[in-house]
Amino acid sequence: MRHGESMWNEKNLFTGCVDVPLTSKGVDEAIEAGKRIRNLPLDIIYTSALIRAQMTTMLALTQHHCMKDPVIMHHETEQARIWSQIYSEDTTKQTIPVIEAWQLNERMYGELQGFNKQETAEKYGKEQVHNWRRSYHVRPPNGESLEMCLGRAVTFFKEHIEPLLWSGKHVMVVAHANSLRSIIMYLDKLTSRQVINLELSTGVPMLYIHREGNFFRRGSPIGSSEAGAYAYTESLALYRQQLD
Ligand SMILES: O=C(O)[C@@H](CO)OP(=O)(O)O
Repeated sequence: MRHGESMWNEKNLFTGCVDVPLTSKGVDEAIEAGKRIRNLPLDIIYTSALIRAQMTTMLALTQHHCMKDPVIMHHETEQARIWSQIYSEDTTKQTIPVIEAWQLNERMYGELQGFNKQETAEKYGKEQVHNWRRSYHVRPPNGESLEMCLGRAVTFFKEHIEPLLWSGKHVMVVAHANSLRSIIMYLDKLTSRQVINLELSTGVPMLYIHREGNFFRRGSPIGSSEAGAYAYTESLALYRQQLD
Protein backbone atom coordinates (compact mmCIF):
# COMPACT_ATOMS: atom_id res chain seq x y z
CA MET A 1 0.00 0.00 0.00
CA ARG A 2 1.16 3.49 -0.81
CA HIS A 3 0.92 5.98 2.08
CA GLY A 4 -2.03 8.41 2.30
CA GLU A 5 -1.79 11.93 0.90
CA SER A 6 1.20 13.81 2.34
CA MET A 7 1.52 17.56 2.87
CA TRP A 8 3.80 17.78 -0.15
CA ASN A 9 1.48 15.65 -2.31
CA GLU A 10 -1.12 18.30 -1.53
CA LYS A 11 1.25 21.12 -2.50
CA ASN A 12 2.44 19.21 -5.61
CA LEU A 13 6.10 19.34 -4.51
CA PHE A 14 8.77 16.77 -5.37
CA THR A 15 9.14 14.92 -2.07
CA GLY A 16 11.49 11.95 -2.45
CA CYS A 17 13.27 11.32 0.85
CA VAL A 18 12.07 14.53 2.57
CA ASP A 19 10.21 13.32 5.65
CA VAL A 20 6.82 15.10 5.64
CA PRO A 21 3.65 13.90 7.42
CA LEU A 22 0.15 13.12 6.13
CA THR A 23 -2.55 15.75 5.57
CA SER A 24 -5.91 15.22 7.26
CA LYS A 25 -7.11 13.80 3.91
CA GLY A 26 -4.15 11.39 4.10
CA VAL A 27 -5.19 10.40 7.63
CA ASP A 28 -8.72 9.62 6.34
CA GLU A 29 -7.31 7.65 3.41
CA ALA A 30 -5.15 5.56 5.76
CA ILE A 31 -8.14 4.75 7.98
CA GLU A 32 -10.27 3.92 4.91
CA ALA A 33 -7.48 1.66 3.60
CA GLY A 34 -7.38 -0.06 6.99
CA LYS A 35 -11.12 -0.80 6.70
CA ARG A 36 -10.56 -2.40 3.30
CA ILE A 37 -8.05 -4.88 4.67
CA ARG A 38 -9.46 -5.25 8.15
CA ASN A 39 -10.45 -8.90 7.71
CA LEU A 40 -7.36 -10.10 5.88
CA PRO A 41 -4.78 -12.08 7.86
CA LEU A 42 -1.69 -10.15 8.86
CA ASP A 43 1.46 -11.45 10.57
CA ILE A 44 4.11 -8.82 9.96
CA ILE A 45 4.42 -5.33 8.50
CA TYR A 46 7.27 -3.69 6.60
CA THR A 47 7.32 0.06 6.24
CA SER A 48 9.81 2.64 5.04
CA ALA A 49 11.74 4.84 7.45
CA LEU A 50 9.59 7.87 6.47
CA ILE A 51 6.81 9.18 8.70
CA ARG A 52 4.11 9.30 5.98
CA ALA A 53 4.38 5.51 5.54
CA GLN A 54 4.57 4.87 9.27
CA MET A 55 1.55 7.09 10.04
CA THR A 56 -0.39 5.23 7.33
CA THR A 57 0.62 1.89 8.83
CA MET A 58 -0.48 2.78 12.34
CA LEU A 59 -3.74 4.43 11.28
CA ALA A 60 -4.68 1.50 9.03
CA LEU A 61 -3.98 -0.91 11.89
CA THR A 62 -6.47 0.85 14.18
CA GLN A 63 -9.14 -0.73 11.95
CA HIS A 64 -7.83 -4.29 11.86
CA HIS A 65 -10.09 -6.99 13.31
CA CYS A 66 -7.22 -8.78 15.07
CA MET A 67 -6.96 -5.83 17.49
CA LYS A 68 -3.27 -6.53 17.92
CA ASP A 69 -0.90 -3.70 18.76
CA PRO A 70 1.54 -2.77 16.01
CA VAL A 71 5.01 -2.48 17.59
CA ILE A 72 7.99 -0.91 15.82
CA MET A 73 11.04 -3.14 16.12
CA HIS A 74 14.12 -1.09 16.96
CA HIS A 75 17.18 -2.87 15.70
CA GLU A 76 19.26 0.14 14.69
CA THR A 77 21.67 -0.41 17.60
CA GLU A 78 22.07 -3.27 20.06
CA GLN A 79 21.00 -0.94 22.86
CA ALA A 80 17.83 0.10 20.99
CA ARG A 81 16.99 -3.56 20.49
CA ILE A 82 17.46 -4.45 24.15
CA TRP A 83 15.71 -1.33 25.48
CA SER A 84 12.59 -1.94 23.34
CA GLN A 85 12.30 -5.63 24.17
CA ILE A 86 8.98 -7.15 25.31
CA TYR A 87 9.49 -9.82 27.98
CA SER A 88 5.97 -11.25 28.31
CA GLU A 89 5.23 -14.05 25.82
CA ASP A 90 1.48 -13.46 26.11
CA THR A 91 1.87 -9.81 25.27
CA THR A 92 4.17 -10.62 22.35
CA LYS A 93 1.37 -12.76 20.89
CA GLN A 94 -0.87 -9.70 20.99
CA THR A 95 1.45 -7.63 18.83
CA ILE A 96 2.21 -7.31 15.13
CA PRO A 97 5.89 -6.53 14.48
CA VAL A 98 6.48 -3.46 12.32
CA ILE A 99 9.88 -3.52 10.62
CA GLU A 100 11.21 -0.22 9.40
CA ALA A 101 13.51 -0.34 6.35
CA TRP A 102 15.12 2.67 4.61
CA GLN A 103 15.42 0.48 1.51
CA LEU A 104 11.65 0.94 1.05
CA ASN A 105 11.95 4.75 1.14
CA GLU A 106 10.73 6.86 -1.75
CA ARG A 107 13.14 7.25 -4.67
CA MET A 108 15.59 10.05 -3.77
CA TYR A 109 14.58 12.92 -6.07
CA GLY A 110 17.90 14.81 -5.84
CA GLU A 111 17.86 18.52 -6.59
CA LEU A 112 14.17 18.44 -7.50
CA GLN A 113 13.18 17.83 -3.84
CA GLY A 114 11.08 20.76 -2.58
CA PHE A 115 10.29 22.18 -6.04
CA ASN A 116 6.76 22.41 -7.44
CA LYS A 117 6.12 19.79 -10.16
CA GLN A 118 4.06 22.12 -12.35
CA GLU A 119 6.60 24.96 -12.15
CA THR A 120 9.45 22.54 -12.84
CA ALA A 121 7.62 21.34 -15.99
CA GLU A 122 7.18 24.96 -17.11
CA LYS A 123 10.90 25.63 -16.54
CA TYR A 124 12.47 22.50 -18.07
CA GLY A 125 9.67 21.33 -20.40
CA LYS A 126 6.99 18.70 -19.86
CA GLU A 127 8.90 15.94 -21.64
CA GLN A 128 12.08 16.36 -19.61
CA VAL A 129 10.13 16.36 -16.34
CA HIS A 130 8.08 13.35 -17.45
CA ASN A 131 11.35 11.52 -18.18
CA TRP A 132 12.72 12.43 -14.76
CA ARG A 133 9.49 11.23 -13.10
CA ARG A 134 8.56 8.12 -15.04
CA SER A 135 11.39 6.74 -17.15
CA TYR A 136 13.19 3.70 -15.80
CA HIS A 137 16.79 4.67 -16.56
CA VAL A 138 16.85 8.50 -16.43
CA ARG A 139 18.04 10.06 -13.16
CA PRO A 140 16.63 13.35 -11.89
CA PRO A 141 19.54 15.78 -11.20
CA ASN A 142 21.71 14.09 -8.55
CA GLY A 143 18.83 11.79 -7.60
CA GLU A 144 17.97 8.12 -8.08
CA SER A 145 16.53 6.66 -11.27
CA LEU A 146 13.74 4.11 -10.85
CA GLU A 147 16.36 1.51 -11.76
CA MET A 148 18.53 2.58 -8.80
CA CYS A 149 15.52 2.61 -6.49
CA LEU A 150 14.65 -0.90 -7.69
CA GLY A 151 18.22 -1.96 -6.91
CA ARG A 152 17.67 -1.39 -3.19
CA ALA A 153 13.89 -1.93 -2.79
CA VAL A 154 13.63 -5.19 -4.74
CA THR A 155 16.85 -6.57 -3.25
CA PHE A 156 15.38 -5.93 0.19
CA PHE A 157 12.06 -7.51 -0.85
CA LYS A 158 13.81 -10.64 -2.12
CA GLU A 159 16.09 -10.99 0.90
CA HIS A 160 13.68 -10.17 3.73
CA ILE A 161 10.06 -10.45 2.58
CA GLU A 162 10.02 -13.35 0.12
CA PRO A 163 11.37 -15.88 2.66
CA LEU A 164 8.48 -14.95 4.96
CA LEU A 165 5.97 -15.51 2.14
CA TRP A 166 7.51 -18.89 1.43
CA SER A 167 6.96 -19.80 5.08
CA GLY A 168 3.25 -18.91 4.78
CA LYS A 169 3.30 -15.54 6.54
CA HIS A 170 0.94 -12.73 5.55
CA VAL A 171 2.91 -9.55 5.02
CA MET A 172 1.86 -5.94 4.51
CA VAL A 173 4.28 -3.50 2.89
CA VAL A 174 3.58 0.20 3.30
CA ALA A 175 5.83 2.36 1.17
CA HIS A 176 5.89 4.96 -1.62
CA ALA A 177 4.89 5.57 -5.22
CA ASN A 178 8.28 4.76 -6.74
CA SER A 179 9.64 2.16 -4.31
CA LEU A 180 6.34 0.30 -4.84
CA ARG A 181 6.42 0.84 -8.62
CA SER A 182 9.80 -0.90 -8.62
CA ILE A 183 8.53 -3.76 -6.45
CA ILE A 184 5.41 -4.14 -8.64
CA MET A 185 7.66 -4.13 -11.72
CA TYR A 186 9.35 -7.18 -10.21
CA LEU A 187 6.12 -8.91 -9.05
CA ASP A 188 4.24 -8.31 -12.32
CA LYS A 189 7.34 -8.85 -14.50
CA LEU A 190 6.88 -5.48 -16.20
CA THR A 191 9.39 -4.23 -18.76
CA SER A 192 11.08 -0.83 -18.44
CA ARG A 193 8.61 0.44 -21.08
CA GLN A 194 5.52 -0.92 -19.31
CA VAL A 195 6.46 0.55 -15.92
CA ILE A 196 6.32 4.08 -17.41
CA ASN A 197 2.50 3.88 -17.33
CA LEU A 198 2.20 2.43 -13.83
CA GLU A 199 0.67 4.99 -11.45
CA LEU A 200 -0.28 4.29 -7.83
CA SER A 201 -2.91 6.20 -5.88
CA THR A 202 -2.36 7.21 -2.28
CA GLY A 203 -3.87 4.94 0.38
CA VAL A 204 -5.12 2.16 -1.90
CA PRO A 205 -4.12 -1.36 -0.78
CA MET A 206 -3.23 -3.92 -3.43
CA LEU A 207 -3.49 -7.63 -2.75
CA TYR A 208 -0.99 -10.18 -4.08
CA ILE A 209 -1.10 -13.93 -3.62
CA HIS A 210 2.25 -15.74 -3.45
CA ARG A 211 2.20 -19.31 -4.71
CA GLU A 212 5.32 -21.40 -5.32
CA GLY A 213 7.48 -18.43 -6.09
CA ASN A 214 4.96 -16.72 -8.37
CA PHE A 215 3.00 -13.58 -7.58
CA PHE A 216 -0.62 -13.11 -8.62
CA ARG A 217 -2.04 -9.60 -8.50
CA ARG A 218 -5.56 -9.72 -7.09
CA GLY A 219 -6.56 -6.08 -7.27
CA SER A 220 -7.59 -3.95 -4.40
CA PRO A 221 -9.71 -5.40 -1.59
CA ILE A 222 -12.99 -3.48 -1.63
CA GLY A 223 -14.13 -3.82 1.93
CA SER A 224 -14.52 -5.98 4.98
CA SER A 225 -17.65 -7.71 3.67
CA GLU A 226 -16.02 -8.72 0.41
CA ALA A 227 -16.13 -12.46 -0.26
CA GLY A 228 -13.87 -12.49 -3.33
CA ALA A 229 -10.48 -12.08 -1.68
CA TYR A 230 -10.91 -15.29 0.29
CA ALA A 231 -11.45 -17.49 -2.76
CA TYR A 232 -7.82 -17.21 -3.87
CA THR A 233 -6.24 -19.83 -1.61
CA GLU A 234 -7.41 -22.59 0.67
CA SER A 235 -5.78 -21.01 3.68
CA LEU A 236 -7.58 -17.71 3.03
CA ALA A 237 -10.91 -19.56 2.70
CA LEU A 238 -10.23 -21.32 5.99
CA TYR A 239 -9.27 -18.06 7.63
CA ARG A 240 -12.57 -16.51 6.49
CA GLN A 241 -14.54 -19.47 7.85
CA GLN A 242 -12.88 -19.12 11.24
CA LEU A 243 -13.55 -15.40 11.17
CA ASP A 244 -17.25 -15.99 10.49
O1 LIG B 1 7.41 13.56 -5.21
C1 LIG B 1 7.60 12.35 -5.03
O2 LIG B 1 8.36 11.90 -4.17
C2 LIG B 1 6.87 11.36 -5.91
C3 LIG B 1 5.68 10.77 -5.21
O3 LIG B 1 4.79 11.73 -4.74
O4 LIG B 1 6.44 12.02 -7.05
P1 LIG B 1 6.35 11.44 -8.53
O5 LIG B 1 4.92 11.19 -8.82
O6 LIG B 1 6.89 12.55 -9.37
O7 LIG B 1 7.22 10.23 -8.66
